[in-house]
Amino acid sequence: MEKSARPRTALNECVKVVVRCRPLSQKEKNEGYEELITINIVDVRRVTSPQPRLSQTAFFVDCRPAAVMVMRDISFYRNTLQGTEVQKKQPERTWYERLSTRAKEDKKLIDAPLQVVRVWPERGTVQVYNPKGEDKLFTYDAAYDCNADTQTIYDEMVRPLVASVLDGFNGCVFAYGQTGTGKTHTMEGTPQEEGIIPRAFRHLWAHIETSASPDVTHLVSCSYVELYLEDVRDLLAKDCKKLTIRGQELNGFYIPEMTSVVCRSAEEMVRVMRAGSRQRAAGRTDMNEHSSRSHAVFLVTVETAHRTTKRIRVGKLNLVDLAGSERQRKTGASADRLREAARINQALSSLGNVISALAENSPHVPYRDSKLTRILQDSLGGNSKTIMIANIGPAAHHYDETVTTLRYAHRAKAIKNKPVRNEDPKDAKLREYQAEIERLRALIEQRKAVERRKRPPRARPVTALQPHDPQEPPDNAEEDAVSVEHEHILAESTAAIEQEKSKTSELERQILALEERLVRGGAGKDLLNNLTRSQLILDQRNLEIAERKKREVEMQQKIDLEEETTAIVTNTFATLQQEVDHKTQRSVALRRRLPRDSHLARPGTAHHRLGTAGVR
Ligand SMILES: Nc1ncnc2c1ncn2[C@@H]1O[C@H](COP(=O)(O)OP(=O)(O)OP(=O)(O)O)[C@@H](O)[C@H]1O
Repeated sequence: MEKSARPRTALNECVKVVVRCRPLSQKEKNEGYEELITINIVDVRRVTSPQPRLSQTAFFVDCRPAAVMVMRDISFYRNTLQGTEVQKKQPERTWYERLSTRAKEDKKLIDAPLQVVRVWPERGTVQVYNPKGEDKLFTYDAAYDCNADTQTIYDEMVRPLVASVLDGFNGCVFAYGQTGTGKTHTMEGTPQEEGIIPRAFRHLWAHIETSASPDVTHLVSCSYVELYLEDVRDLLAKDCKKLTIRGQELNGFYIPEMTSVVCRSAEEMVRVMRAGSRQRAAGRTDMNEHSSRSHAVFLVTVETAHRTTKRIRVGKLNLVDLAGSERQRKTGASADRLREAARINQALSSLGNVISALAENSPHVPYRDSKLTRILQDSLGGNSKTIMIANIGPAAHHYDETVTTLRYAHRAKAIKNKPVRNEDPKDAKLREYQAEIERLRALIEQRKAVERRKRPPRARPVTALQPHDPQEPPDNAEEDAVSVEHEHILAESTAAIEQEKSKTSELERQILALEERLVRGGAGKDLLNNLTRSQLILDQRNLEIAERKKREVEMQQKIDLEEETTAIVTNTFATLQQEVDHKTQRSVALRRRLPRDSHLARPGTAHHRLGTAGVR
């Protein structure tokens, strides 16, 4: 298990940024984008087209073996070219080849031997072909190509963050990117591949169930809200009621009426997540069959109490699936979708401004510009360990959006957070529960004492057992009167005792209900079956592999940086050397032009200085 002896206060910690490039979708393949990342591009030429507008802007790439690709807005070229150059029903490749022939006729060669989007996982680098100039290179904490699965991303990046949350830190994972690039796929997952959110649940519970000490008590609760059209909605409430953010607390954002569900297993949390996701606003667009129309935040709170130290640690994990930025032209949006898109883009633009302000160390960070940035305030520049997952697609059609996402992601790397372990916060629910349990126990004790006091006096010896002659006048009438009174008292006190007993058992039920919410460490230890044990061993191995890989990427980045620095120094040196050589040559030439015996050119003389001044 991941135990930590880290200090309470972590040093400034930068936001970790990860890029994930999804594979081409079937739709993109059908539209002919496939080759954009799979074939080897050798050069780029300018096309001369019958359409003047096209001949000015169209760059395309001559590829081996024969295909040619237009790098910029592919649909625009296709639409334009299909009508003019080739017959409509000819296969895609034909017009590529036609262009290729034209390109070969063109003598102007623009040197750009690159692919469109290329991910270098071993370097954490993403390379994007730039049709207008030099290709763009972005380096991140990690970069994943279309072959990477969510398990790898979880093990390499998210697992350590969730371990920190279990240790009392705040953590945030948020997916950012253009619509249809795989944010929900990465965060929630699909029936075929579990996403980061359910993986975090399993990780969390594996830790709780196997944590060694039964002296440790845990309380896990979750909430799920979405930001739809600038309204915060409770996805766990029946009617998705609107909520108000009541200002920023020290310990993350604060929404007082938000539903909080206490969970006792990973499965329960997955059920809660699914129920909430069903309520989330979604719709169809041309870019995504099932597009999220809201920003969603799943908040997990893990409270841990230690019986011996009497300390409570509270870790909060925000799992955020943002809605994607989108262009109206590409999404083919209806009126409703447009209204949603406008709000989505507005909130994302505020997020972009916050990222820029933080990256530039600006004195004012515009958190209050949108509810999204208020919710993410703590995760960006605050008390949290944060991972940003920037999702991109490989198709050239989305070149501009891809570069924008990569730029923001790159900027986010500069954001520094100050994570502090949350120890004994005032609002810990676990403390409230423990205090309530103590109070109820004390009440039960009091009631038991009252019960003992109310216990009826001992019954007097039963004289009624002796046969009594009804003919004889009662000689002990006074005694009988006392007995009736005694029975009456007895009945009354029995009723009172029953009442007390039912109140006591009600209190005991309340205690049980409260205790049921709490989970003791090691509770599931004996129940661990072989499968779970093997899973834990596998998780541990994956973690070790992930750490090794991370070290290798860091090492490679360091080598790249050193090589880059060496190259810059060498280039600068070569340029300086060239300058010196040039100046020397000019100086020699100048000297040659002077009369050989002229004393004016002797070094150190005023004439010499005058003579060389022009050389400088
Ligand atoms: N890494 C991946 N591997 C395979 N398929 C993927 C991957 N990423 C995304 N997809 C597929 O791409 C489609 C769009 O993904 P998803 O809905 O997650 O995008 P999104 O970024 O959440 O979009 P939006 O912002 O519109 O909600 C889905 O069909 C999804 O299964």
